[in-house]
Amino acid sequence: MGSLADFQNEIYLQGLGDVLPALPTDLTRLEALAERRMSAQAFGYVAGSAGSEATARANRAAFDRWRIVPRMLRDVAERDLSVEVLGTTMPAPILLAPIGVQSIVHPEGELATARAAAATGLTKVLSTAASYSLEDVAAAAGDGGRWYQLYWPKDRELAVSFLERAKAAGYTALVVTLDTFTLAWRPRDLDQAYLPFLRGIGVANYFSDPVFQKAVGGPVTDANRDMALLHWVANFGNPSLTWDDLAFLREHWDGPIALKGIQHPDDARRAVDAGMDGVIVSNHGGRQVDGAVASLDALPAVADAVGDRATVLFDSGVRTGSDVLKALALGAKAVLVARPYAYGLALGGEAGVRHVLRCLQADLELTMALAGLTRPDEANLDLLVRDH
Ligand SMILES: Cc1cc2nc3c(=O)[nH]c(=O)nc-3n(C[C@H](O)[C@H](O)[C@H](O)COP(=O)(O)O)c2cc1C
Ligand SMILES: O=C(O)C(=O)c1ccccc1
Repeated sequence: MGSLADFQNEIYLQGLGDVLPALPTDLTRLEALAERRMSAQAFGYVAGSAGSEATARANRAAFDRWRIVPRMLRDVAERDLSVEVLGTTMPAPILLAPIGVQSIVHPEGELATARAAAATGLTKVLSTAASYSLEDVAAAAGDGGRWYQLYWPKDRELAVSFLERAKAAGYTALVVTLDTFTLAWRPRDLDQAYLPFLRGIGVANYFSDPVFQKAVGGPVTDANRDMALLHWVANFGNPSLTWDDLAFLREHWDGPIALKGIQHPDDARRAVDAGMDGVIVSNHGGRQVDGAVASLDALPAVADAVGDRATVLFDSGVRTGSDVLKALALGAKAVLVARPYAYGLALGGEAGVRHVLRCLQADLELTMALAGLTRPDEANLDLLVRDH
């Protein structure tokens, strides 16, 4: 039976023919390499975080405070990392987090990412702010799970149109991002006066939408383009939303819904009470509230508050197999990873993303087996000690 760790043997065997991996296998090294390949604006947009970037640093530091205590002699010959999350079966507890505007990273953007995800069977979450329409991305890669991430626009009719289109294109679960109704104070972007949308990147789902087109007087052409972009800016997010509004989503989406950006256990309880199927513990990779709690530090209390009433997922700062394992042990059913695959995309397009996903899966399987685990659901607090 093939295992995710076969990638390790594949790399060593290729070495016999003097072939080395095209990209580093330590995913923390990709950022520095990508910086040399990307435009300063695109790199700043992807790598940057909010304010002093204290949250982004805290996300990484939190992983280092937890240490794995490996267990021996447990027969870990047969490993099965597959999990079912919100109705989707995946080969490992790893999803591709939604990343908008991927064409600033690579011309094939989300199409390349979708193909790479399909090659591994991992589930990808497509952003409303994608640079290709959700229909085009669905057509690029049918295999593997496909979820849709909603940026809930002010215009409710437009929100419903997005949901109907996502359903029709085969997206099975809905991720609703709550922490980004507006972009935070992001000095790297501000210093370069760079916002992709104003340059027409990341608006494909809007410009192709019949409800959006109706609002701007027809299909977007050179004649109404500036107006369409202003309409986008005015509509992108809705700061007035409250918990009561979730009933509207529940009414218009009959599949599973997960709320992304949850950090407080009381918010997690409210999500469950509102009939949500999952929460994603996330601080948006440190890109929204500077000086916020590390996402990993918020995870245990949220997992505790939710219990088995809903699914708890995690993101922000995942870079290695041991990071994934720590998040599982602290209560996540699966994790989402973002920047590492964006750097893979920058460095090698579809193949670069595939490399990142294979490395992370193999690293996770090997780390789990060597720590004495054969299945993701065996990870719990017994596996960890607090370092400092
Ligand atoms: C360039 C970039 C674009 C992003 N776009 C979106 C998006 O469109 N929707 C969303 O919900 N999250 C978005 N995120 C946040 C990620 O989904 C994720 O929560 C976060 O980046 C995870 O942290 P990590 O980058 O440390 O893995 C974006 C992140 C980056 C870096
Ligand atoms: O940059 C981001 O973090 C993000 O979430 C976003 C928001 C709007 C459009 C594209 C990406």
